[in-house]
Amino acid sequence: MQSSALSATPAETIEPLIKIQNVSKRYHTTNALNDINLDIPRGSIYGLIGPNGAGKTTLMRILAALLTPSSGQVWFDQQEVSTMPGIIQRKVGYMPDFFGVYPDLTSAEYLEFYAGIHGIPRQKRAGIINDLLELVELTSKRDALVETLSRGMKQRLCLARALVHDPEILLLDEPASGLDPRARVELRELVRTLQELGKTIIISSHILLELAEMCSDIAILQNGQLIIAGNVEQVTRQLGGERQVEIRLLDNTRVTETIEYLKQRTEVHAVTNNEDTLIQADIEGDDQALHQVLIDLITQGFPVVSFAPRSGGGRLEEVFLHITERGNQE
Ligand SMILES: Nc1ncnc2c1ncn2[C@@H]1O[C@H](COP(=O)(O)OP(=O)(O)OP(=O)(O)O)[C@@H](O)[C@H]1O
Repeated sequence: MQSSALSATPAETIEPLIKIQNVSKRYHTTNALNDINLDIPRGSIYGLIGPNGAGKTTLMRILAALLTPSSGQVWFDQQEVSTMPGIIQRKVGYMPDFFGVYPDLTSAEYLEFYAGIHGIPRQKRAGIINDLLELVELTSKRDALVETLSRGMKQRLCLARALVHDPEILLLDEPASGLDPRARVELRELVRTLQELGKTIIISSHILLELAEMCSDIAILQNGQLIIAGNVEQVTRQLGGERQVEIRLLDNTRVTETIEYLKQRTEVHAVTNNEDTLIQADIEGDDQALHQVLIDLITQGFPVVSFAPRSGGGRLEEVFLHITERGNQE
């Protein structure tokens, strides 16, 4: 059967690098996290998305072993975190959502300080620092005082600091906040480079569009609850709603007729035709609904050449706003 064939695919049999199991965190009277279950695949860029107070930083700090959960467990490589004290700090590089104050340090001294904290031998530090400054494109600022750097430069230096001990996993808490569009693009490129270097990256934001394009997987959190998680495509599909589909016809002889047909269907909205043989339609529903529209178009004899649902951040952003607005009204 198809389902057993699917479950035999390698992607489904690979153990996640990080397994978050029934994790809850309570601060006095606040439930910051409520029974969270997440699998983070090795090599993924995993986005944690949620509005202010959703629990993103709390989850990041638990993953960095800076906080212990009130209940539940975190597993790294099938080993439970509390059974390996000290090891997590070596595996994980954490970039917090605030930048400490280090008034009299240059960029190189700042990294040297953190290399020392991580116990990197003195003779190895200069080489590592040079490589990191090059990676984050701050070589020209190695002798500049940290406080004189721009916000984007400080973020990149902070990222270099999280990388100083060459961790396998990077936790980046709101790394794009306060950056201008150009600095965001640079950050995105840097994150991709780090993924190519084999890192697993967990990155948080309250702005989904910041993440949707660069993440392979996302989890949406709100008020300490996990709303949905999975790879970006799966999440978009599971949430249903409207999806934009581009329908290309063989020639322009039946374009008007096809548009009229689509407009009559209750699940099809906003049918437009900006190009000769290309029709765009917003179709409500899941994959099954899309499939049915395609079957019916073909059965009716419309000359469909391609039928392509568009993926991407725009649609996901809509869903995210819808979910979080709904939650706030509850
Ligand atoms: N040390 C603390 N003591 C008490 N409550 C806390 C503490 N840290 C966080 N909280 C509460 O836990 C909840 C989750 O906070 P958290 O910082 O994890 O959310 P977040 O998603 O990172 O938010 P933001 O986007 O605003 O940074 C919030 O209600 C917050 O007020």
